[in-house]
Amino acid sequence: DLEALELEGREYIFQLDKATGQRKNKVGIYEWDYYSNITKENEEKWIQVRIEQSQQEKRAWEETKMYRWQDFQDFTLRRMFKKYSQLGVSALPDEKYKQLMQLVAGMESNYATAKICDYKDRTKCNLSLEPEITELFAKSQDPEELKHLWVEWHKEAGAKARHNFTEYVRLYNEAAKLNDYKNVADWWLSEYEVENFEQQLAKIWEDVKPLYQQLHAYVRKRLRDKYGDHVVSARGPIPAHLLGNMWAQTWSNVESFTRPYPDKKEIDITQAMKDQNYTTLKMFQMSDEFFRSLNLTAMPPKFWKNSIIEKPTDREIVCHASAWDFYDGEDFRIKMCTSINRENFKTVHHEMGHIQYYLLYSHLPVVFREGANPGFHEAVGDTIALSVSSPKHLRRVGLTTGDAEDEQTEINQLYKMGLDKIVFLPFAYTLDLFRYGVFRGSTTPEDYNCQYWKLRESLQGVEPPVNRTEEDFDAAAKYHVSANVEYARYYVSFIIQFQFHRALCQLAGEYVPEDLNKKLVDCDIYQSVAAGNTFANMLKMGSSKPWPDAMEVLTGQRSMKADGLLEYFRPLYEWLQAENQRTGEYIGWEPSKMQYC
Ligand SMILES: C=C(C[SeH])C(=O)N1CCC[C@H]1C(=O)O
Ligand SMILES: [Zn+2]
Repeated sequence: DLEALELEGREYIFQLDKATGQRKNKVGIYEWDYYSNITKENEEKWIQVRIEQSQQEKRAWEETKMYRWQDFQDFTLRRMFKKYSQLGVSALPDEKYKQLMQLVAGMESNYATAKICDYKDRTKCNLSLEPEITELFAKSQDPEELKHLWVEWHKEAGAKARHNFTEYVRLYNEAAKLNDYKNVADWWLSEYEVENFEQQLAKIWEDVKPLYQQLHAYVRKRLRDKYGDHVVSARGPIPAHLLGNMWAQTWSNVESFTRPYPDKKEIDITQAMKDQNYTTLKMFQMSDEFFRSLNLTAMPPKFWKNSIIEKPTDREIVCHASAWDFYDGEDFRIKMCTSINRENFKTVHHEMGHIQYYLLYSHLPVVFREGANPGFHEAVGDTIALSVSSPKHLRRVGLTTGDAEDEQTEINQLYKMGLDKIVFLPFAYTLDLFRYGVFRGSTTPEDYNCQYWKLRESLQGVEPPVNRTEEDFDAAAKYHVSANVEYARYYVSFIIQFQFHRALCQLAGEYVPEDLNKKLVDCDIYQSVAAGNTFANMLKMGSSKPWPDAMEVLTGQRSMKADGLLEYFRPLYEWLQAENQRTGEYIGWEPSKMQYC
C-alpha cells in the first residue's frame, strides 16, 4: 500500500542524501585544491573525481526514478524526490561530460592567469586582474591609460575564450535537453521556480530604468566636465573605460570627482582603513563580529583555519572571491585575494553572508542546502553591508568622523550608494540577456560581440572605448561568463536586498516611515537581535520551501519588487531630476558612433 511505499521512499531518499553529502564533500576538496593551485595535474585530478561522481549520480538517478514520489503525502519528501529526479550535467555521456568540464576549466584558468603589460612601463608585463589591473583602473584618471588596460584585458581574457565558449554552449545545451529543457536559458530560469520569472526580470527593469537614466545623465555630465567634450559626448553613451571598473558594473571609483556636493567631506573609508593599519584578517573579524551582534552564527574553527584570504605569492589561484560549503557541517571556507579598500570590505561581507547562510541551513538535508533561490544567496552579505556602509555605522567603528547628517551629506551618501547599486542593475540584466540569446540560438557565434554591445548600449548606455569586431569576445572578459556562473542571481539580489534591508530596519526600530529621525538611509541594524532572529528564521529554511514562503517570513511580501530600492533612493531620484533639469541635461542616449557590428 501507499503508506508502506512512502515509508520505503523516505528510507531511500535520506540514505541517498547522506551519500550525496559525502560525494559533494569529496568533489569540493578536489575543486578547492585546483582553484587554489592551478596546475594541469590538479585540473586532471579534479575532473577525474567529477567524472566518478557523475557516474554515481547517474546510477542513483536510475533508482530514484523507480519511486512513485509524486503520489507521496509528505510535502518535504516529494520536494526532496523532485530535486533528486533532476540529474543535471551528469546526464551527459562520460566523454561529453569530460569535454564540457575541460572547456570550462580552460576558460576559467585562462581568466585566472591572464597577464597584460603596464601602460607606462611596456616592459612590465606581469599585471594580473587582482590586484594590479583592478587598482590601476580604480585610480587612473588618464583616458589613454584606461583605454590601454581595457583593450589589453579584453584581448587576453575575452577573445582567447571565444573558441572554448562556442563549444561549451553546444555541449551545455545538449545537457539541458537531456534534462527536458529546450536550452540552458530555460534551465537557468527554472531555478527561480515561478512561471513568469523572465517577465518579472523585465518588469523590474521598467521600474528602475527612470532612476538609472537620471543617474546616467548626471554622471555623464560630470565626466564631460572633467575629460572634455571630445572624450565624453553630451548626448551619447558613456565610454565604458572611464567608470572606474573594468566592466563598468559599479561606478563608485568616480565618486571622488563627481559627487553632488564636493565641498562636503568625502566618505572614503579606504584611506581610513590604511591609516588605521587594517589587515585582511581584521576585515573578516569585523564582519564576523557584526553577524554575531545580530545573534547569528560565529564562524567555526575550520573557517579560520582553512580559508585563504590573501593572494599567495608562490602559485596561481582563482582570485575571484568565493565561499565554499563542504557539506559536513564543520568545513566552510572563503577564498579571496583581499586588498585593503572599501570595495573589498563590502566583498568580505558579501562572502561572509554566503558562509552565514551555509551555517544556518547546515541542519537540513543536503538537497535543501542552497539559497531559497540563487538571488537569496547573493543578497545575505550585501544586506548586512547596507548597514555597515551607513555613516552611522562607519562612525561607530571609527572609519569616519562625525559629519552632521545634513541634506547635502545625505545626498552625497545616497549618490555613493547609487553608484554601486543602481548602476549595477542594467549591467547584471544585460549579462544574462546576452547569454539567454546565445543559449536559445538567436545570438550566433558570428554575432556574439555585436549582440553583446547592442545590449550594453541599449540598457546600460555605455560604449566600448575602441571599435570592436568578431575577433573579439568581450563577454568572456567578465569572470562569470568564463567560469559558467549564472548572473541573474545578482540582478535579483540587488533588488531583494533592499526589501530585506527595509524589513530588518523596521524590526530593529531603525526605520519608521515618515519619521525624519528614523530614515532608511541612516539605518544600521548592528546589535539588533530582533532583526537577526527574523533574518535567521528565513535563512534557516534553505530551499526547503519555494522562495516566496521564505521571503514572506522576513518581509511579509511574497514577490520580488523594486519598491524597497526605490524607497531607499527616493531623495536621490528627486535631487537628480531637479539637477538634470537645472543643467538642461539630455536624459538617455543617442546611438553610439563606435563600430562594433
Ligand atoms: C563577490 C562575488 C562572488 Se559570489 C561576485 O562575483 N559578485 C558580487 C557582486 C557582483 C558579482 C561580481 O563581482 O560581478
Ligand atoms: Zn556571492
